[in-house]
Amino acid sequence: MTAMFSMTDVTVCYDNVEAVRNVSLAVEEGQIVTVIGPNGAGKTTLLMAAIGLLASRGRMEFQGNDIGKLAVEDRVERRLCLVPEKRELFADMSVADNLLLGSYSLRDRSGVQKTLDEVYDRFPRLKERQRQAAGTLSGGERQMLALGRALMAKPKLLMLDEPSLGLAPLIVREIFRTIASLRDLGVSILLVEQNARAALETADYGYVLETGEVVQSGPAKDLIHDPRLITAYLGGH
Ligand SMILES: Nc1ncnc2c1ncn2[C@@H]1O[C@H](COP(=O)(O)OP(=O)(O)OP(=O)(O)O)[C@@H](O)[C@H]1O
Repeated sequence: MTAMFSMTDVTVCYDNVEAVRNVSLAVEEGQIVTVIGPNGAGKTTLLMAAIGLLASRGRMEFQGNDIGKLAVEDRVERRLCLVPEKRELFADMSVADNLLLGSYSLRDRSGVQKTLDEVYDRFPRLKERQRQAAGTLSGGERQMLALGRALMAKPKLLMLDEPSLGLAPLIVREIFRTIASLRDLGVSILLVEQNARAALETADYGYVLETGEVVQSGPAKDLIHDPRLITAYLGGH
């Protein structure tokens, strides 16, 4: 099977320091693939390179095309979408306007209202709060808004940077349930997480990144039982 998205020997540098080194990974159509690893391992850097915000060496393919040198907007137009760690919502704008901004890259505007209705069906709390300023939402609601805004762009590959960051355990479970339901919609997902257990429970396949390099990979259901990972990342039980 040809991967819908792949990186081959990708290296990303800040000045002369390699933050990501010779990373190869693949996301098959309809899969959730997770990259787990400690603070500073290079997870955010990897996603920034994938969306084109950072330059990289190596090869990057999306749906059979080399995208490694494309500008961010060209990647977005091909329906790659990144939800950054800081969510980057417009706090003073309403929930509805934040969502509508997510659709700005779509040339065909005819389906925007339908997509908005679908997002509201998926996140009823956003519908209830559609006129409220985004800055007044709770942490969990803000993450839902960030996901909803990404869905407005009708992504084929959704890249999520630490969606569980700063959220209470119950909300984290809800967010991961939502992520799993997006896969069922046919969206492929590249999920970067420090919450290794929640990520591996949701994902199909996983990569472990340590100091910029992939040190382990495999089906998520195998990684979750791996003794080394249990000791290092999964809370020792
Ligand atoms: N703008 C930058 N300039 C220089 N070095 C950077 C920059 N951003 C990150 N780094 C370094 O690159 C390495 C990888 O950082 P990155 O943020 O990608 O890791 P991460 O796995 O996402 O960690 P975290 O979960 O803490 O965000 C770290 O050593 C970090 O200090």
